[in-house]
Amino acid sequence: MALSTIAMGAIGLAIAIAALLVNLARVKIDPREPPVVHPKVPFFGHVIGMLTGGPLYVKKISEQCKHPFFTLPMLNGRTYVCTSPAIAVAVQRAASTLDFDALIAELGPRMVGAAAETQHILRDPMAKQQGRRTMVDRSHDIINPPLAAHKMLEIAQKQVNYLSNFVNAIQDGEELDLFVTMRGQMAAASMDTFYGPHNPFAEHPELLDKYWDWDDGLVGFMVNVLPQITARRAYYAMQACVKGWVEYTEKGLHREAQPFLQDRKRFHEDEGISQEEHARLEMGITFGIVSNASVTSFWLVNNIFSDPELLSQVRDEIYTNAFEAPGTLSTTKLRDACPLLNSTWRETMRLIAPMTSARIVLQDTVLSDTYFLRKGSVVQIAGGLLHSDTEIWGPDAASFNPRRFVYNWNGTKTESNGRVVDSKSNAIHPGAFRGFGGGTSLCPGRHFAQAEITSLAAMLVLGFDMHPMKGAREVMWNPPRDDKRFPIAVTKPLRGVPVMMRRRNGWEEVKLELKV
Ligand code: HEM
Repeated sequence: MALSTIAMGAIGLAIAIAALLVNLARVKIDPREPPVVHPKVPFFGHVIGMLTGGPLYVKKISEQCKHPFFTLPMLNGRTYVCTSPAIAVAVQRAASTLDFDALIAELGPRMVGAAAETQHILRDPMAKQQGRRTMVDRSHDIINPPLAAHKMLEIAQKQVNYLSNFVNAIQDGEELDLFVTMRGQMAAASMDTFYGPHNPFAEHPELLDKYWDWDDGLVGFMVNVLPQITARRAYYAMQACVKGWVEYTEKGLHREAQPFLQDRKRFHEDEGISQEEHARLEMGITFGIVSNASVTSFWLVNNIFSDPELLSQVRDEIYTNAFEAPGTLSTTKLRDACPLLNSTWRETMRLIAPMTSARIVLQDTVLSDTYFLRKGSVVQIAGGLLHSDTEIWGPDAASFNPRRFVYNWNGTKTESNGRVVDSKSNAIHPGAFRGFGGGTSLCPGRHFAQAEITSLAAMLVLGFDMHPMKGAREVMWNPPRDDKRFPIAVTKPLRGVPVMMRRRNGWEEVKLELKV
């Protein structure tokens, strides 16, 4: 009896100590912070959940929490997750204290495996004190202006020329994997356009595969724990690509790149960044230029061709509205006079580009007079949750509805019967669509992306039908999405889509051109 009393006492004490430790381990939260969701495993629970479950983990938590803004304690800090368009816009507006550049300075070097010294140069911790703008901040002045809608025309023309050469060379009866081909051609075109005909991937075509190896393994690579072992494929792929970039600059081939990329190289030199480190940073920019647009092109083409009724309507729309002269399509008309094509593109992005934008809290901030956000924390705008919310998009939020953006660039909430009815009250909040981020980190390449992606799709839609490969009974459209992966970029398919390309009746000899 006495023994069991002691045992009970000991167990009780152990539980009390454990509870105390768990409590101590909990990050101290101000009551004005967004509601807290504690992890089951203190410190690491949410980190492990995010790494293993990606966006699906955050979704699960959000469903449990049922609040549009919540706090996830992680390690000895916290991440605030925002799932409401209005709060997303408030986060974007508070750019003076909720900062994107600081995050780029942290994550950019990780993404490309840059040296500590480069990281230090990018962080530029004394900049504010010394009244200087950081290097990341100044780099926007180089990259963003040439990509503005009215400035990028020449670059876009180069890109669509490359793409039309590709489409015009497709043989009747040619068999290809749609994903591999779309991704490969778009990447090759972008490299040629931005870095010139002797870019590293053109000089060493095997590097294009290496590039995708790195891109596929990026999350593990960024974790950066013995990447030679834990992210082996991505690590060695990056090494190979860096070698190619260094050779490219040593031979002076970078003089064929777009002028703003040459300026960027000089800028790096002036800031004391070595040739090899510059090569790594170019992989980061290549990621922005190549990865999202390539994968989006595949999904857009898949989504149009997999739906015969939609294919026929998009064809009619382009045929009727987008020709400037016989055989010459206008990218301006594709943008301004083809609402169904553009709606299909935006809807494609809603489903496969659930981008998470993040900000670092530079100093304690009270957002919208309500939420206290602590210095040093991270704020995430959870694109995946915003893009799949039935309260925002309507009951069919989980499915593909190509007409969702026909009336409104930001989208229209569907009625209970799934119809898209044009009315002011159905207009979707501008902060809900996250495909290109928003605020200070709004993608500067979005105009270029629209021109290249819709142009490539339009040429294929007009010129071709897609049939099953020889021996196959049907085309296996709509491959499952790799939804578990953390959304650094557009979601990839888990398998390819093999198709046989057939030139359409009456279009056998037509060579399409595009005019920007
Ligand atoms: C469908 C294609 C594209 C998608 C979905 C996309 C998406 C995005 C997103 C979400 C961001 C913001 C990142 C953040 O908030 O964390 C971003 C930034 C950026 N994008 Fe795009 N992008 C696309 C195409 C392009 C293209 C074609 C270019 C260049 C020609 C480009 C260049 C950039 C650059 C340079 C940034 C960094 C901006 C900065 O540091 O402030 N993007 N993109």
